[in-house]
Order: sequence, then structure tokens, then C-alpha cells
Amino acid sequence: MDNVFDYEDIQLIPNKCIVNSRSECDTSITFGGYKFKLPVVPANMQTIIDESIAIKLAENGYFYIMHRFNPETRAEFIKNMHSRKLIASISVGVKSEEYDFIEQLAKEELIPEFITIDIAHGHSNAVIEMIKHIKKHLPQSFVIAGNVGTPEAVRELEQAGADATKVGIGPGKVCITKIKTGFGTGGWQLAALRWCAKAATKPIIADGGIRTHGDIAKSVRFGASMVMIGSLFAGHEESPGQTIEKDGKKFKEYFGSASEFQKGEKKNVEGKKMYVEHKGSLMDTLVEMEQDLQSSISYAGGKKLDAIRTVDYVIVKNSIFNGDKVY
Ligand SMILES: NC(=O)C1=CN([C@@H]2O[C@H](COP(=O)(O)OP(=O)(O)OC[C@H]3O[C@@H](n4cnc5c(N)ncnc54)[C@H](OP(=O)(O)O)[C@@H]3O)[C@@H](O)[C@H]2O)C=CC1
Ligand SMILES: Nc1nc2c(ncn2[C@@H]2O[C@H](COP(=O)(O)O)[C@@H](O)[C@H]2O)c(=O)[nH]1
Repeated sequence: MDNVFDYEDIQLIPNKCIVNSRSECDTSITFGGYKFKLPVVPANMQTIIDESIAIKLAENGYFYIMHRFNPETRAEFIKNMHSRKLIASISVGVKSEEYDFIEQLAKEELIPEFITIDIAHGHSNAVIEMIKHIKKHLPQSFVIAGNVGTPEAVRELEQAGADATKVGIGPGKVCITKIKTGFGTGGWQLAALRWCAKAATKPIIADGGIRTHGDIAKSVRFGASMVMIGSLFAGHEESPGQTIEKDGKKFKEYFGSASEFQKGEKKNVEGKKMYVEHKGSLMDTLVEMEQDLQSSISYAGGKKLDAIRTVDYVIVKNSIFNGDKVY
């Protein structure tokens, strides 16, 4: 590993503009054979997505991944999405009942377009076996496997049959893996993404550590096909979870999938809960993200997302956080 840096240490270098308006720039991406408006997916976490958000995202041309924390509702969820002619994108774990679930889906011919294997330490035989199991029983489903943080892991999961891998161990806002275990890509997630992307032959999802809309462009520059985001999507009107009021201000909860709040017990806890300021409508945030990414494309000197992939950059430690804030 040569250069180690993170999102706040990078500035992308502009090229001559070739559009007259940022609205000419196209932020869409084809992923898993489907075209989506943005290379962005809200995290498959219980305080980020629920069925009604999934429907709204799919209806409006955005990619989504439903979480796996109400396992008994997943078959019905697939039916519901398909009855609306929308894609079904679900998550699974690796425990024995998940093997039965995949077989049940195959038997009932309920075939999700996307299946994400959602595990903390994805470079494991447990995930490799699950990839193979899904590919055997549901070969039409596009399989996303993760999470990983090394090129070896990306290669092994791809070889096992994964159609995309998800990179990010511990950079998340509600993650405490780095503190509790000493391991992960927290603090150097962007460099880890670059390292993994060099080894990848299939798409990569950059997962965790996105703190500004500019970080989406940086992820694309360093090899991401898709960017998974939790905290920036937390706290919206539509977001699941409890709302509280403090000093006349509204806040909403955002908790980790490996937190005590998710697990219902204090065992192998690697996540925490926080309250984020109430942010208004999710759709407004998506529109702002699109506009900011259109602007990124224009600075890259292109009209399409791919223009960002080849821009020059500089590494300046903490360059964007010199006390600056968007608001
Ligand atoms: N991206 C990230 O950095 C992280 C994300 N998470 C999120 O938290 C949720 C829960 O994750 P997870 O605990 O994996 O899911 P599960 O609780 O479903 O565990 C999956 C299986 O993997 C085993 N397992 C979990 N961690 C390890 C490990 N470090 N080494 C060996 N085996 C392990 C578990 O056994 P046992 O519990 O007995 O060890 C269990 O059998 C997921 O949504 C995940 O994405 C969690 C931590 C980090
Ligand atoms: N270490 C942990 N990571 C977690 C947990 N729950 C979710 N996550 C990961 O964080 C990202 C979202 O990151 P953000 O910076 O955008 O907020 C999510 O997609 C997971 O990969 C957890 O409990 N522990």
C-alpha cells in the first residue's frame, strides 16, 4: 500500500468545461443490467430504508437495497415489488436459515433481481459458500457480496461468482469496529477503494464514510460503480426510526446494524446509535445530490459520469475541512 488518504484529503482537478449548463450532464449509471438515475444507494439499514422508501426509490429510477432485519417479510416484499413491476433487491445473511430461504425463493419462482450478502467480515468461507448457493438456486439474480477491504477479498468473492463486491470495513458514521477491534478501512476508505478497484474485474460498491456530496464524485474517480450511503440519508421525513425534539429542534435516530439497538442484546456490538438533525424530504436530497454530481461532471470536462473516472487529483491532507461547512 503506497499512498494512504481519505475523502477529506483529496481534491479533484478541473478540466475545461464542454457544456453550457450543468443540466446537460448525465449522472445515470447502468448497474446489474438496469439503468439508475444516480450511482448512489441508501444503506441497507433499518433506520435508512423500509418498504415504502424502497417503492419510492424504485418508482423514481433510483437503486435500492432492502435490509435483512425483518427476514420473514422478504418473500412478500419481492411479490409486492414485482406486482408493481418494480425491481426486487433484498439482503441476506449467511446463517443456515438463509440457505433454506434461498431454496424457498427458487421453489416458489420468486427471483429477486438483486441479492446482497450483508456481512461485517465478507472475506470468509461463509460468504463464498452463500454466493455459490445463490448462484446454484437463483442464477438470474445479480449477487453483491461484502463487506471487504482488500484486493485478495475482492478477487476471491468474484471468483466464487459474486457479480459485484462491496468495499468498506469500519468507515461508517455509526461504526465502532475500528475502535473495538483495531481493524478496518476507517480513515483510509478512499485509498482502500482505489486498492480494491485495481484488482476488481466487476463493479465495486464503495460503502461508508461519505460525508459530503463531493465524496460521491471522489468515489467514482477511485473506482466505484455505486456508492452506498447511510448517515447522509438518515433523519429525513420518510426515514424509519424515532424522532425526538430537543431545544425546539427535531432529531431522528440513526443506528448501526451491529448496534445493541439492532441486535436487541449486548453481544458482539460493533455499532452505535446517534441522533441526526431532521433534514426534510428524501427526494429533495436526491435531487440536490444529482445537481451536485452534474456539477462534478462539468468540472471533469465531460457530459457523462465516466468523465470523472480519469481526472487528475491532488492529495492535500485535510484539504476540505479547513473549518469549512456547507451550511
Ligand atoms: N461495514 C462494516 O464495517 C460493518 C458492518 N456491520 C453490519 O452489521 C450487521 C451485522 O453483521 P454480522 O455481525 O456480520 O452479521 P450476523 O450477525 O448475521 O453474523 C453473520 C455470521 O458471521 C459471523 N461473524 C460475524 N462477524 C464475524 C467475524 N468478525 N469473524 C467471524 N465470523 C463472524 C457470525 O457469528 P458470530 O456472531 O457468532 O461471530 C454469524 O455467524 C450487518 O448488516 C453488517 O453489514 C457490522 C460490522 C462492520
Ligand atoms: N462497523 C459497523 N458498520 C456499520 C454498522 N451498521 C452499518 N454499518 C456500515 O456503515 C455504512 C454506512 O456508513 P455511513 O458513513 O454512510 O453512515 C453501512 O452501509 C454499513 O456498511 C455497524 O453497526 N457497525
